[in-house]
Amino acid sequence: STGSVSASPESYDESYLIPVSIGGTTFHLDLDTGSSDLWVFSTQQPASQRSGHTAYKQTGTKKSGYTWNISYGDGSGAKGDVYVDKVVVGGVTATSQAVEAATSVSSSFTSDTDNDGLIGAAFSSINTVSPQQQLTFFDNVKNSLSQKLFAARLRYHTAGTYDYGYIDSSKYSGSIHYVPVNTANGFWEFTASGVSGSSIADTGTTLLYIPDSNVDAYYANVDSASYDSSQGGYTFDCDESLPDWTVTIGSGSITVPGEYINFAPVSGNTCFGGIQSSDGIGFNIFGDIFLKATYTVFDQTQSSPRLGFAQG
Ligand SMILES: O=C(CCCl)NNC1=[NH+]CCN1
Repeated sequence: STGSVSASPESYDESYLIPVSIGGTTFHLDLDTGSSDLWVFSTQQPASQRSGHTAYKQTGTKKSGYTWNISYGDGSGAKGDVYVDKVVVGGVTATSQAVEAATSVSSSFTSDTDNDGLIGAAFSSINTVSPQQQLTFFDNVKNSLSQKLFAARLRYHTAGTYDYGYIDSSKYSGSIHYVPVNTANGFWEFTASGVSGSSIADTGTTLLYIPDSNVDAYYANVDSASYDSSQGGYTFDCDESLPDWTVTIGSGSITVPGEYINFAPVSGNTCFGGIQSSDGIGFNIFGDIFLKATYTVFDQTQSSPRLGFAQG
């Protein structure tokens, strides 16, 4: 089988949401290659916590005694219990998917009423369900796909797609360049030339986080840029035209247009940069600011997983 689903940006491309059918109800979830839990808002939460969200009303079978509790890199988190239900994404069906129903979520999820939860697409080794880890949607369906892969085409300020089971050559230029993936930490982790340390491809992270030295070198070419500790990153005048940022990954190079690196206004005519420091995280995060310049293939067709990057 193959399928494709729209990925619609929230304001300023803060995240990209896909429609997911769970037990016959449609939820709008953040497809997150940086985590491995599929969780949704549920009627088990206080009404005030789930106001404005589509909430799961246990259509599936409860997995008694199973719980989950997740924390994300941005400090947000959620927890709850577990059901098994039918999940459909872009026409691709998992008949018995672990659906993690929230009993509590952190404030940033409650306040984002466009988002009804997350569908994790990192490796199942970091799924948080206890006492028995559960499989991601991709792991549950990959054997049924024409090719064991999915591909992300996120776009700047407009809807993109996630393709399942096939590569759509109309969505990129040039060729796809593949690099090996280290799965030891459960992420789609790879090495990028000219960017020290390990990097992860993470659709669930908004910005592009790279080492201080690379960040400083980039903003040295932006006249009005400075590090603003009160904002927690580099800011600049919103009217400045920004340089492109190019990186070599394997035998290919990807260019992020400067326009994409103006993330959002933070106050008045001051804007927050899409490139920020990864110092202190432990690895670099190639989030949406980068991914929206690419067609990225999350590929398990070989004996070892690999990532493919092409210019979008
Ligand atoms: O948590 C991370 C970073 C992994 Cl190192 N990405 N995924 C995500 N989902 C919601 C916020 N961030």
